Amino acid sequence: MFATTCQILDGKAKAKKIQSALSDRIKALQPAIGRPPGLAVLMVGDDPASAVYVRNKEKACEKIGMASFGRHFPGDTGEAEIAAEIDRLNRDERVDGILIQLPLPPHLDAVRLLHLIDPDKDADGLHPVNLGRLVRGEPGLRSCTPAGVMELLKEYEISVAGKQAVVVGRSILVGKPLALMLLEENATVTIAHSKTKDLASVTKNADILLAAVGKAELITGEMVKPGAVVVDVGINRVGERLVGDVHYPSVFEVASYLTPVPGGIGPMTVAMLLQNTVESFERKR
Ligand SMILES: NC(=O)C1=CN([C@@H]2O[C@H](COP(=O)(O)OP(=O)(O)OC[C@H]3O[C@@H](n4cnc5c(N)ncnc54)[C@H](OP(=O)(O)O)[C@@H]3O)[C@@H](O)[C@H]2O)C=CC1
Ligand SMILES: Nc1nc(=O)c2c([nH]1)NC[C@@H]1CN(c3ccc(C(=O)N[C@@H](CCC(=O)O)C(=O)O)cc3)C=[N+]21
Repeated sequence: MFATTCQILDGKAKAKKIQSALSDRIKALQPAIGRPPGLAVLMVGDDPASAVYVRNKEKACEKIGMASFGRHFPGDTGEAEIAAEIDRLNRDERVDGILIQLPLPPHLDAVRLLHLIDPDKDADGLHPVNLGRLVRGEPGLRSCTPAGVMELLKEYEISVAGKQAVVVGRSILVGKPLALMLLEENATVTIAHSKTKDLASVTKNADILLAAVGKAELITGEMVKPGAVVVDVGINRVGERLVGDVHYPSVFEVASYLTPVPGGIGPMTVAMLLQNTVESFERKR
């Protein structure tokens, strides 16, 4: 039988290490460039997961010596106004990274707006040019959450090569780029989604199970193969609590590794966003 102790993948600790290395890189480069790296965040309306993200990004920027430019628009702002702001930020020399918080209110076309971001300032890696680079395996700005997942697995020396990886969720923000990054590292990848029949029979096959669904505690212990590595990307607000897409107590009993919420992929996402922005800044030298 399988050893039953489950190890926690501590995203918070790894993110701290990354941020302290970034802080050193900024200190070394700032004199040559004459300003700190700058990150601009556009938020429209009030998605709760986005609010958590925005708050943590601002704190982290301040901590490592990065400038942050927050733009919070009311939920009914028209597309032309957002487009004009993106255009301004593209031309603003103090800005190295631009991020549009998703999801956007339904009257806005996220794809059209993402197309407007300068691909070299696309800190979120969601511009079609950067997604295309990912598909082709070329270097480019990579989506922060999937990059954070891969980085955390690496930290714990968890190799995905040859393993069965099951990604639950197929969004452009998380599921699809995550599946591509796992494939790049030679995992055998399955993507499940809302039309998948008998989800448990699919997840049971996973050596590495990654949940990016947005449904609180959807993945329970019975859906997990004993000894599997389980990565919980979900950030759901239930009352005052943040919970993931994984039912932590039951999965903890069967998994070999598990990411907590909070303290798992959330902080890694913030760290990768800062890293992408610092790399754009460094390229200006
Ligand atoms: N930790 C972090 O840093 C981040 C966390 N998040 C969180 O991750 C979660 C997912 O985010 P995101 O990808 O943007 O969400 P989306 O809503 O864009 O996508 C959700 C995906 O899950 C699928 N899905 C929905 N219900 C089920 C179900 N019952 N069974 C199987 N699949 C299902 C959907 O399928 P279909 O395509 O068929 O509709 C869709 O592909 C959210 O909780 C979000 O807050 C997001 C980004 C970063
Ligand atoms: N274009 C875009 N890119 C995103 O990456 C994106 C987005 N839109 N929209 C919203 C989701 C959500 N998201 C989070 C990132 C970090 C935490 C985070 O820092 N979480 C802490 C929370 C700690 C706390 O404050 O309680 C943790 O999990 O430990 C949360 C949520 C990024 N998203």
